[in-house]
Amino acid sequence: MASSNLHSNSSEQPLPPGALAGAACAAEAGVGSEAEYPGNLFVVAAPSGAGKSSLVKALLELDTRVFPTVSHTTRAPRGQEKHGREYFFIPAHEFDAMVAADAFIEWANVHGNRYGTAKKAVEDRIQQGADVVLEIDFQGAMQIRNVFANAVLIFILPPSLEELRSRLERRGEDRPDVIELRMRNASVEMAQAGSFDYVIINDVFERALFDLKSIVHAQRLRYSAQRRAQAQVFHALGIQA
Ligand SMILES: Nc1ncnc2c1ncn2[C@@H]1O[C@H](COP(=O)(O)OP(=O)(O)OP(=O)(O)O)[C@@H](O)[C@H]1O
Ligand SMILES: Nc1nc2c(ncn2[C@@H]2O[C@H](COP(=O)(O)O)[C@@H](O)[C@H]2O)c(=O)[nH]1
Repeated sequence: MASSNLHSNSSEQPLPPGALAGAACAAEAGVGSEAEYPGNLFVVAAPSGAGKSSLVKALLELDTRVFPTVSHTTRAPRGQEKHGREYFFIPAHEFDAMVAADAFIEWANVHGNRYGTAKKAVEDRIQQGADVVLEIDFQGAMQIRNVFANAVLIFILPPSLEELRSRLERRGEDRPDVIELRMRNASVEMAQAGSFDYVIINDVFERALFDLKSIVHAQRLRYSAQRRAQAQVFHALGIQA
């Protein structure tokens, strides 16, 4: 388990133009085939402030069959954030050790800090057939796709850049220079939306939440999922395949 030593968040950095290509790819290690993981893996990405944490939190309150994961990060905690709840806040050397031990399914540099999803946070649950949601950046989402071809990639867009900025300001968690950086990075991130399966525009919150719930529900109605969940019905109806 990660220690609670905190790494100070000295300077956040812009995403380099080739951030995706340059991202370390834990996916190269490979963590198993789709057939071994009957649960659904939902990946939610968005520029900072678009509202992905708020939407995922609301989804989890409504749907107890979806499980979140807690990522590791070298970022310092914000005001009320707690180690082990929002993130495992770990120093850089511990993050390095986890990378060296191949402990991440994916990890990336985001806004000058490193963030990663531990393999153990995902694999056991999906193996047991549970649904898991990851709230990660687009670089991580692309790595996940390399490992889990059937992962469902969802991108959240804000209704406008002005609203994005105003949400970051209203949230009141980040310094003005950090907000500027996140706004600059937002364009790079939003340019990746075309690589995702679904796009939700988070304008009216309840509408966006309905969209997110619909995607989760539709995934559970896919033939392969129904075939597994309703095996007896299929058998009784004489459907073999
Ligand atoms: N539809 C919405 N309308 C108005 N405000 C919203 C909406 N959705 C989220 N917000 C607010 O916008 C702010 C940013 O939301 P949130 O923290 O969920 O974003 P995020 O995408 O998870 O950001 P980060 O990547 O930095 O964690 C919060 O104050 C949240 O309450
Ligand atoms: N690739 C990953 N990105 C992650 C992970 N956990 C969070 N994130 C993303 O980082 C930014 C910034 O988050 P913040 O909490 O500092 O505002 C945001 O886009 C997150 O989605 C992860 O495990 N891997």
